Amino acid sequence: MTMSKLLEINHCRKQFGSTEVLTDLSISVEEGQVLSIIGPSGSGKSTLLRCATLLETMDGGDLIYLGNYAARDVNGKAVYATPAELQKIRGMFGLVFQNFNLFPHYSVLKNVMEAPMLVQKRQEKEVREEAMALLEQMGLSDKADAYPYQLSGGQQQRVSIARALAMNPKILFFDEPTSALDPELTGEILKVIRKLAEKKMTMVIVTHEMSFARDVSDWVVFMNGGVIVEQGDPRDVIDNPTHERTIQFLRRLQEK
Ligand SMILES: Nc1ncnc2c1ncn2[C@@H]1O[C@H](COP(=O)(O)OP(=O)(O)OP(=O)(O)O)[C@@H](O)[C@H]1O
Repeated sequence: MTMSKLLEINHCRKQFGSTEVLTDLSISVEEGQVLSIIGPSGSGKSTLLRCATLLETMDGGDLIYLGNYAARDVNGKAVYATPAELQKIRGMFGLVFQNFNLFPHYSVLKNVMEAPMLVQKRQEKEVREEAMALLEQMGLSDKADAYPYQLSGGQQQRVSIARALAMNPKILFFDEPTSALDPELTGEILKVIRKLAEKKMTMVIVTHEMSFARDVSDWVVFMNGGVIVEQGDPRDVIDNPTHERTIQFLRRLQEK
């Protein structure tokens, strides 16, 4: 395996009760790459992201960050690394949720500073300077002392992106980052993600925004029923899909 491979998921299986939600699913993400995951509701996109970010455990398969195994498949069962090893791996990725998940009782600045100080035990002065720089990058310098409820959804989502970046992750995951936002606020978030892509931030994005996915991604994965039906360059998968399921899905989105 080359070291430029940042994330590798091999033969991931996940069940809830007797329902298999992910079936033998494999993806890999190179450093600097943007991978978008598209597909109908219930196809398993969020579950895949939650498995990748250790919020759910896989039943089978490997989960590998930069050659470090978070889980290793042993006879068809995913065996997880020790808590200490998982802690190290958690430091390699950031996650931006659909519903922002900010701490409501903390100011914007404190939301961004909390994890670097508490988890990484870094110095307050340095963390504050970096947090302010990130807020500036997100166009939120004047909101440092505001509370989440005083912000628009788009501003809250930009805070949560700043919060994820404050941990200096090697890879950033987005789970439908604009689906809780009005169309006019969606654009501002997509712009921020585009800028991160220009800076070669490695990202995995679950999205229903097809034109965005087409522009920003190096690779697109179309999921249906817990499996990857089609994947490839966005110009192939989104503009010229070959699989009947992909064609139907994209047609249905256009009709909406
Ligand atoms: N905690 C859970 N317990 C039981 N079933 C679950 C759980 N989480 C997800 N599922 C089921 O797993 C399947 C995949 O769900 P998932 O949320 O991953 O799909 P999705 O592609 O992200 O959908 P959406 O686009 O609507 O968010 C669905 O059938 C869902 O009902």
